[in-house]
Amino acid sequence: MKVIVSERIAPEGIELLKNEGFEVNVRVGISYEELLEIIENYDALIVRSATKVDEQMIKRGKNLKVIARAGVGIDNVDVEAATKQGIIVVNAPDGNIMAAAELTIGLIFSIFRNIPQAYMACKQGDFRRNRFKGVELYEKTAGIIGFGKIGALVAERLKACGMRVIAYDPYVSEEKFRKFGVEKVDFETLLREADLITIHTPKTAETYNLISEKEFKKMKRGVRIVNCARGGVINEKDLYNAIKEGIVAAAALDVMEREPNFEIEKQDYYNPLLELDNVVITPHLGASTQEAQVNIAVSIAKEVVAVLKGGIAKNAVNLPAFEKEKVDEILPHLELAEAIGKIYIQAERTFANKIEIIYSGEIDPKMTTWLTRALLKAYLEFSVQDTVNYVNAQVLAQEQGIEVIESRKQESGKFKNMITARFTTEEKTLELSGTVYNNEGRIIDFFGYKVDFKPEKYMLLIQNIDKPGMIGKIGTIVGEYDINIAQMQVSRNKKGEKAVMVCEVDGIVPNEAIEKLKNTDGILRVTMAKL
Ligand SMILES: NC(=O)c1ccc[n+]([C@@H]2O[C@H](COP(=O)([O-])OP(=O)(O)OC[C@H]3O[C@@H](n4cnc5c(N)ncnc54)[C@H](O)[C@@H]3O)[C@@H](O)[C@H]2O)c1
Ligand SMILES: O=C(O)[C@H](O)COP(=O)(O)O
Repeated sequence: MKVIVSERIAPEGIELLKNEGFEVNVRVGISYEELLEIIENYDALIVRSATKVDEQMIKRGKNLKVIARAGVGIDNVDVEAATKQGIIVVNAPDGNIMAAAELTIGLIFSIFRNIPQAYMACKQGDFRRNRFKGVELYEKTAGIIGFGKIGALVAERLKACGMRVIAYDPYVSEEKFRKFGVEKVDFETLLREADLITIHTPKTAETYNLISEKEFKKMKRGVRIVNCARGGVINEKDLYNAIKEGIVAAAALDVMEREPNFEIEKQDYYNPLLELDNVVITPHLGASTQEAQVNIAVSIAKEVVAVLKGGIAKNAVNLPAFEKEKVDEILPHLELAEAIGKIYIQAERTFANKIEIIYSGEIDPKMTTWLTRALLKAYLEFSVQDTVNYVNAQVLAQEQGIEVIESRKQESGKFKNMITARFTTEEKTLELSGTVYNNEGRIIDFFGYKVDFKPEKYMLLIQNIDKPGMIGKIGTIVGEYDINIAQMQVSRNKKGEKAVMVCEVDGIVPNEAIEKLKNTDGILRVTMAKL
């Protein structure tokens, strides 16, 4: 079996693979085109964040069994295309969290005390210190956006510096905030009160451009900002303007929306932020410590060995490691369970402290543990994306303070099989059910409304008053934004009361259209769900 490694990983990982008898070809800096030419010769591909593993690459990788991301973020890998081709995608979700947290702290000190700028001046023989007077962290307020693994490590460290630490993360339990002694605040409060804002969310449809002009306008004058998570969460043009206007006193960015890959060749790269003296930029260094790189290389090599030798990959992000025949049998159920998790979290966007999953009728009892994991993975993926997989989904749910209860029932009414999930939040309990027939998953109970639809990639979920003209209004508004409604499912429990519409649309309905829909007479709630 042959493994190709397209980016620099620690030698410990390469050795481990060789010792297992694999032929390992290390090709740091290989171009996209060349990799495309030779990928069909390999069983495994190991990458970091700079290699684009798109649909074309995957299709050409006819013999690939595993794509391994030596790090956390899998945004450079087309996981959907890999799943379709039965290729397992693995990553190393924990190996670099301390490295990223420590770099964040380093960047915070850099921009509070102007350390990089002062160093550069001294190198040029200029030892005047007046220009570099800084500010202290002590007794200031730090606002953490994304209170996950790295966010929590950063919080602990900032508290040790005597800071008041507040955080915004709607997907984390109150218990976690209490445990770390961090105040849970809403987004607006964080923007208003923080002297330091540090980002630790993944890049998702929801976090893309989370900090833009509107948010900068709400911040304290003189705020300092750090992004050691993912480029694109901060709108760079708006950050530039906010610095020029004096709203932001300084910023530090380890990640940017477009990052040059200097492993391939020295590239022309321009970013206006590089011109500003109060912006400190590092070349995506978060994971670059000796310890993190060894952790990651060893963990990823073990995963590759597991997949190629038919064992269980602990960090598979797409498919559990089943034999091919079993995958075909379980896939529609897995997809249905995932759809239920995704529909709930995108429709509600609220932390559920209890999730009960009830399996009824003809469902192989050996399958249900994987179905529960699939549902939890899909639920968690919306907020933690790269770090949840089939194996850790249950543990992560537990860590987040979610009580998970799985049960079985014999009878399943008129359906052969049924999966029901009951989500309980501080305020209410909501239910979704689905069934598989003809190898296809269908939702049959949508938050208490009887429906029958196949979960599709893009769905507009609407709750409205049951009165004439609603369907037309929705079609018109969505049509104004050039979005086609492919199918629509309408359901009500009682004439003239509340009703729901589930529309399959051809693409993501823009936020502006969603706002218009929300402001339309008779419409109560609107959400866009992407499966
Ligand atoms: N710079 C680097 O080299 C480097 C290294 C490691 C990780 N990272 C990145 O750091 C980020 C955090 O990693 P992690 O391991 O802590 O991930 P994590 O999954 O443990 O935590 C992410 C947190 O973000 C929260 N979140 C999601 N959407 C949110 C929203 N709209 N608003 C507020 N919070 C939201 C989630 O609930 C979760 O708690 C990721 O983007 C990861 O890719 C960067
Ligand atoms: O997602 C990650 O693990 C980090 O962003 C690090 O990426 P890298 O492996 O390219 O350094």
